[in-house]
Amino acid sequence: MYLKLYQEFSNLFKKTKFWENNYLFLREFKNFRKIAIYALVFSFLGATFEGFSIGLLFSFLQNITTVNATPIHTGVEWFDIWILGINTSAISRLYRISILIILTTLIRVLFNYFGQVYTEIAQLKLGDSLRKQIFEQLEKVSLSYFSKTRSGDLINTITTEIERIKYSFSAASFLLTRILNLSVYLISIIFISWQLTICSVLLFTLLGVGLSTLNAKVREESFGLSIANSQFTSTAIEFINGIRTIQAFGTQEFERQRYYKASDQVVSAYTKVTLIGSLLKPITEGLGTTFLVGMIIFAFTIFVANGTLQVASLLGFFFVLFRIVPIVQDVNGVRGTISTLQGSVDNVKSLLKTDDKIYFHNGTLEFKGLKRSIDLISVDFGYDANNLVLNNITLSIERGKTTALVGASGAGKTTLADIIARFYDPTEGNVLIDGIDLRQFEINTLRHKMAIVSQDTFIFNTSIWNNISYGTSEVREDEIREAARLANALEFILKMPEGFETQLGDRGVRLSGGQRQRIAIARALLRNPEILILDEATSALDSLSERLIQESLEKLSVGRTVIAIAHRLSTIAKADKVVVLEQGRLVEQGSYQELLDQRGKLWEYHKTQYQEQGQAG
Ligand SMILES: Nc1ncnc2c1ncn2[C@@H]1O[C@H](COP(=O)(O)OP(=O)(O)OP(=O)(O)O)[C@@H](O)[C@H]1O
Repeated sequence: MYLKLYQEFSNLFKKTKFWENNYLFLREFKNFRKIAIYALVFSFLGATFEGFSIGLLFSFLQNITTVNATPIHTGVEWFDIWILGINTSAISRLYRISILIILTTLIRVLFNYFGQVYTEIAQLKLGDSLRKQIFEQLEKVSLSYFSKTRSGDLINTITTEIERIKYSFSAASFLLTRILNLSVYLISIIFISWQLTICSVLLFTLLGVGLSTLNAKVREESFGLSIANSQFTSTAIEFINGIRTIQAFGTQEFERQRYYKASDQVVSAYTKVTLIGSLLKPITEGLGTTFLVGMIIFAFTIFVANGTLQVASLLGFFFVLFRIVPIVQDVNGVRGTISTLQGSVDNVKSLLKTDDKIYFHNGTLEFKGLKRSIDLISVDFGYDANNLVLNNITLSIERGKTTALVGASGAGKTTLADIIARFYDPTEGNVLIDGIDLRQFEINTLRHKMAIVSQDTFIFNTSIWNNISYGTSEVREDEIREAARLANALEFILKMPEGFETQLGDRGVRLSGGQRQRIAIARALLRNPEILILDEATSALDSLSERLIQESLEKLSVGRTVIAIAHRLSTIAKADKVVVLEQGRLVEQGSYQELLDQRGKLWEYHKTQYQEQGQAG
């Protein structure tokens, strides 16, 4: 029988999706169990003492307004005699009650204070823990996740949604406190009349079931609110990041409309949630009062008329029941609030979900340095399954040599370099480092010996000094200066008002494209990498800077393994090996001169570029 009961119970949970909807919080509680319990206990005690104080206030008023008022009895003899002093004079009872009121108020205020503080701490911990879990998740997922997800959605989840979810803790704690209060009151009315208690519970349950439908609707609308919030954040971020392009194209009006529309959608989604969510309280209030009046008439005509219940007991019953009604209203109101948070909870849940994402699996071998070569064996790769970007690439990149990747835009050069740096894993085939699969290495041991200077350099919003020394610890001042000098950046850095301490702003807005690239080159040089990936490293430079940097890169390349991607063939003419890619396939490889002699693809590129330069000259 117990088994059956258990099954029924767990089926009920499954049916109501209780676990599915709430596991995010329930799982979190284990991280701050103690604080959550303190928050609940203090909040409950605070609420209970509130009821207690009101009861005392009631008898206080009775004492001062009624001459010869009958002393109140709690039923606990020692309490009535020693504390309330039922056998003493009216004035002595008044003093006792006054002191009790002050004492219970002090205790209540203290409990409420601790309840509030612990609830706040629990909320902060919940937010902190979720934010950190999201970081761990984002750090582990494959890069491809970021190409498919809008950064605005992610930022919205990390900021707005987590802020909203935090409040679900105080809502849940309030809910539990009220439910506990409700239980205490219920027990007391059972003693007065169990029949009337059953009637009341049935009526209020009926009301609760009816309101669940409304709750489900609120929940549904709250998804719309989360989507609207997400879209607004994305639009705002795009507007801020794309402000130059927007101004250059004079599309302010178009962007204004997009921005206003996104903002209006947030307002309209919020309004829907508020309109429906706010119905819960008045409906409970209206129906609750109707039920109560109905029950008073019913109790009088049945129980009092046939003598099963005293009028005094009936009044006591309804006195407690009247106290229950606002609690039931609170419970329903909070349920409504919790429902409005469901969309946010779902957003965070789907970000933290693990079975629908591709993860980066790290290896364990320490990379101690390249001895012979990096070999790609029949490598296929596609960002999505049906579209191969790299097709059957077999290539050897020898230690200490410069290998240049050449090809039309979109041929797959950057993707190939990304595969070597293990930003992506091949869909088919292998990348071997000295014969060992790249996936077996602990990735940071490899990346610490590797530096990448790419087309889209990321500059952090901090000083030039921190940007150059990024990721290197215990670096000396002369080393940073030397890296800046070699990257041809020292001169412009020293001309800046605060030199190396100049703050660079978001994404390095205070620098020109060429300056940003030189900072990136200095950053790479400082790491003294064994393997250097240059993805159009000199693309944002004028011809003088390009020549200077080219010289320093050439000096730097001596003795290192370099993979260089360049559109301008002049920058790779001295490479030991040139690899030509076309639509993801390797079509030629050899020295620059060998390939020119073959009169194949490289020769065509060479011819076109030098003809263009000739015309330009
Ligand atoms: N993150 C991504 N998600 C989906 N497709 C991508 C992604 N990055 C690149 N691609 C696609 O893969 C193909 C190869 O791109 P890749 O950047 O490797 O070419 P590339 O030869 O380096 O081009 P370019 O010289 O213009 O930089 C292109 O068709 C591009 O649209």
